[in-house]
Amino acid sequence: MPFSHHPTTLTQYLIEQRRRFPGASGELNTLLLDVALACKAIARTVAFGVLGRCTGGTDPTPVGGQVNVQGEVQKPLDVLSNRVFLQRNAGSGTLAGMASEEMDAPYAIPAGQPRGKYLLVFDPLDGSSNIDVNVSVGSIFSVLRAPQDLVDSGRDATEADFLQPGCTQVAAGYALYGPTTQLVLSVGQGVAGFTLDPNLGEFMLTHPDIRVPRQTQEFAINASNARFWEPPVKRYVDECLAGRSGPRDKDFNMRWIASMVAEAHRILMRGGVFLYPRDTKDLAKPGRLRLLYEANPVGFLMEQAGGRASTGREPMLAVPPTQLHQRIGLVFGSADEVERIERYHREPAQDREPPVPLFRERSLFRD
Ligand SMILES: O=P(O)(O)OC[C@H]1O[C@](O)(COP(=O)(O)O)[C@@H](O)[C@@H]1O
Ligand SMILES: [Mg+2]
Ligand SMILES: [Mg+2]
Repeated sequence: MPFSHHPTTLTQYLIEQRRRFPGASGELNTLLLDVALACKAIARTVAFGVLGRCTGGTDPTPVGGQVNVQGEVQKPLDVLSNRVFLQRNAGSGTLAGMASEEMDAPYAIPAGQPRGKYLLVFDPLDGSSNIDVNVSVGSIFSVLRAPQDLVDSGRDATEADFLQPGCTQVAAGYALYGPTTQLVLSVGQGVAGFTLDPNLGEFMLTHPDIRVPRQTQEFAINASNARFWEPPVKRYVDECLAGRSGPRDKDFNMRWIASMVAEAHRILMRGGVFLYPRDTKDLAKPGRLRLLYEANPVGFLMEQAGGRASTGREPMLAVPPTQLHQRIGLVFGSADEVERIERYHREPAQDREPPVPLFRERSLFRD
């Protein structure tokens, strides 16, 4: 049980982290505390559910119903959460710009507001299809250093400023709005988890050094996409399903929450592997999840916790982004499983001996 009788607050934790960098200005801490405040506000809104009159996609509500740049209908809470992130962070003086799943183009810090040296990229509400059924959702964010010319010139941030590989992230984290609200973050010194104390309104350090076990017997994938999977993914899942009677010689369990933040949290807590791989469902979309504000922050957290994140072909954090809203195939979690999936991508399909068809004896849907 990691919880101590003298719990540290998020603020105390960040001050402690900063002590390790004597030259640090404290700007990053200010930024992270603003993000945490935004998450607390969103947690509060989420907790009110329909009573807050902003939950469903069908209710006549003042916000939502628009189609975002992803081609997805925005739920009212997507829009409200986005606004909360913008309002909380725009005036802090720590940012040179922000970008979000819910906005086509980067958000310019309003004229007259102080600007800073960081960029914030976020998915303000991840898994928003879960809102209507009262299942966990989250917010996920990534902090990048603003290019020096952006800081020096004071110009508005452009898409190009955000196109930095995940290995350059300064910090990343998420808030999970589940039975409890938790904030999990990394500033590049491991991963720490905080639980919101509803009485105090404070995030308390409850999981000081989160580590992902190398091995697991639990996987997560949307099996309804099976017919679109590439051969290495089919092989991996078939072998998991074959369990003790197949080449893995052990039984696996499967989970699917439909909120990547919630899946990442489960994996950080007890291990597992998550796949939303590149597939052939829609050739215009090389994957479902977004590189800059879903795959990269989760990849940073996994690597910082001793896990692994990959496209299946290369480490996620090495991918040079080409677009703000770029989609990508994503595999993350327990290192041994992710490495196995990478190996299957390297091995030619004909090396599979014997071939294991997905829809025969070892089918997902038949014994
Ligand atoms: O179950 P599906 O429809 O395949 O998709 C679930 C995935 O979509 C997402 O919800 C996408 O996030 P958004 O809700 O922010 O669009 C992921 O979190 C999740 O892994
Ligand atoms: Mg999302
Ligand atoms: Mg979202």
